[in-house]
Amino acid sequence: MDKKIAFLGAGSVAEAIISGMIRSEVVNKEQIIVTNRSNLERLEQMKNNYGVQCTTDKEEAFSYADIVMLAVKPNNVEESLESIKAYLNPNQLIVSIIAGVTTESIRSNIGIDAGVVRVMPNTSASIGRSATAITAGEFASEQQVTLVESLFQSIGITAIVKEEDMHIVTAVSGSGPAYFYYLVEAMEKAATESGLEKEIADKLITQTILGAGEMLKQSGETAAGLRKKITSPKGTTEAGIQQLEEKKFQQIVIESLKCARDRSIELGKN
Ligand SMILES: NC(=O)C1=CN([C@@H]2O[C@H](COP(=O)(O)OP(=O)(O)OC[C@H]3O[C@@H](n4cnc5c(N)ncnc54)[C@H](O)[C@@H]3O)[C@@H](O)[C@H]2O)C=CC1
Ligand SMILES: O=C(O)[C@@H]1CCC=N1
Repeated sequence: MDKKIAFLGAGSVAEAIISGMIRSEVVNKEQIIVTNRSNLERLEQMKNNYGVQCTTDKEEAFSYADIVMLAVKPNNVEESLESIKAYLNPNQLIVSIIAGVTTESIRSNIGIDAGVVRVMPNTSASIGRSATAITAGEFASEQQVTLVESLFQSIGITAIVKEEDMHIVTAVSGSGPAYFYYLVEAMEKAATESGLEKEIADKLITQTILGAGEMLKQSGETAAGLRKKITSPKGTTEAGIQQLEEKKFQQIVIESLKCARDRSIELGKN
């Protein structure tokens, strides 16, 4: 892809996307320019780690970009868009990774009818395993959406969704990896508190979660079906599941994801 991509924001998600895209060779490092507000040390780190261009000069970064990637926190949207809008033009494609914030809100903040495409990837982008949801704003062309799909397919799988579904998508697959990590932390505690060496526990748990994920993908069976196959009557799994049911584990997970969804709605309103 021969497009120039300028990143507004050099945080963890920008880094995951940049490292994934360079790794997949969908773009090369010379095509990427990264900016942040003022953290020169962070820009230096990005330059050293990935060979991308870095600057705090917004004009230099955004005037010549074909694709503008917005990777700032939701509460920095207004001030950061204000700092670049003078350098944007309607032919550029604006891709927003920002949770909660609508394509229309971005378009009205930049004040031009550029195509805005909103995406919700996750940090597994850095190893080419993101699950990215994509939605098109009013002025985004089909061609622009296809371009965004192919960019993000280079760092994992993509799905096109309706804009109103972006809130629940953010809870499920944007924040999702964090919930799995949280579960793994608890499994590690159970293992080490029962005397297992941490290194062995980590190795077994990581492979268990990977294997379960691959089973979900490859077996053609439902999660419930796969679970039932492991749950022998009066066996160990049943004892564990009984405790999860008593403590209303599924209800807790459902409510937690709804809290994340509602927070995304709130971030958009603010
Ligand atoms: N962390 C994650 O797993 C995911 C995050 N997101 C979204 O990505 C966005 C960024 O998240 P993180 O990378 O985690 O945040 P972060 O806090 O690590 O990075 C934010 C970046 O924005 C920069 N920034 C702030 N104000 C600026 C300004 N005025 N001009 C230029 N740069 C400015 C900061 O210097 C920093 O480099 C958020 O909107 C978040 O909702 C989306 C998917 C996954
Ligand atoms: O926690 C957040 O707000 C961002 C959005 C999805 C993942 N991290």
